[in-house]
Amino acid sequence: MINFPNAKINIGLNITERRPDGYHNLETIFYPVKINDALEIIESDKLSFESSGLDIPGRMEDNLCVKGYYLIKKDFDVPPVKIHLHKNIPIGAGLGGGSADAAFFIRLMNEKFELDMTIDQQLDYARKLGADCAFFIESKPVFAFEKGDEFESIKLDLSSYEIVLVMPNIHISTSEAYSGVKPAMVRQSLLELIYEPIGEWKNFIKNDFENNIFKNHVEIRGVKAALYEAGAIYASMSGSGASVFGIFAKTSDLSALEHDNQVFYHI
Ligand SMILES: C[C@@](CO)(OP(=O)(O)O)[C@H](O)COP(=O)(O)OP(=O)(O)OC[C@H]1O[C@@H](n2ccc(N)nc2=O)[C@H](O)[C@@H]1O
Ligand SMILES: Nc1ncnc2c1ncn2[C@@H]1O[C@H](COP(=O)(O)OP(=O)(O)O)[C@@H](O)[C@H]1O
Repeated sequence: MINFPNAKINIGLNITERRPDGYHNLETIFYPVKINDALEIIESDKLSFESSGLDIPGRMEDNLCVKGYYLIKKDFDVPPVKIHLHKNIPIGAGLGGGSADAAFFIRLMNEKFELDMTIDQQLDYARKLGADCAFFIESKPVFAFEKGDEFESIKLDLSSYEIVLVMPNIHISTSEAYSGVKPAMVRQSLLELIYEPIGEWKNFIKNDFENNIFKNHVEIRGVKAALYEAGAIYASMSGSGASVFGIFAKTSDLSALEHDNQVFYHI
């Protein structure tokens, strides 16, 4: 059985406070986008993991799909599986690719072995694997809060716009990104701001990781500036970076951007 874990972008990201457990409380909008991995499981006589496509750093035991298998195995009598992941979502990009694989692995096991897990149960397993894994259980636009693993549904449909994503050749670790941020409370929640006209977003929707990351990697700041120069209505780094997205009118001429020497997606 096979499914196709999708990436996300963050529209706005406010890091509001440091928590006693070392994590941070935040608020963000998660928006699913069409860059996908392919994940397959086949019942087998022993657990195995192999991947193709982009190289995934770390050992097999550290892969979030394998961690997901052991988590489920504790509670359900499931047989070993052969896992194949075709990796296409850029890694360390702020696109949540590893988290998406973990959540889609839970979904796949639930379906394949008819485990009858409720959505709440799947969310609980996902939360144990990483803060933004839970989003990918349903993968629909949400306002996320606390560690980024509690949600409120929102109505947000950007399908009438052209969204482009630029991936500079830089990978940023999530914990490195958090270590450079000074948390601050916000005056107005993103849950309200997201309903303002999109043409206004650039005036008040921000990503708190940008300041510090832009200081250390000026080329990422340059990508965001280039997206605005090309006519973006809104542009931002996604999550902890390094990818940057721009939202454009469908009729925009993006040829200047496509000539840049960077990986470029229409999402
Ligand atoms: C920053 C965000 C924004 O959506 O995503 P990415 O941009 O990396 O995709 C998320 O908060 C990333 O979530 P995720 O990648 O699942 O984080 P985890 O694996 O649980 O944690 C990695 C490390 O990030 C830090 N961390 C993560 C989430 C959070 N709310 N506070 C934190 O301080 C902790 O240092 C933790 O050890
Ligand atoms: N299935 C997976 N795909 C990608 N990375 C994974 C996976 N499982 C574990 N990882 C680990 O997670 C790290 C960051 O993953 P990723 O989700 O791409 O980051 P980000 O959310 O910042 O884009 C990788 O460096 C890798 O070591």
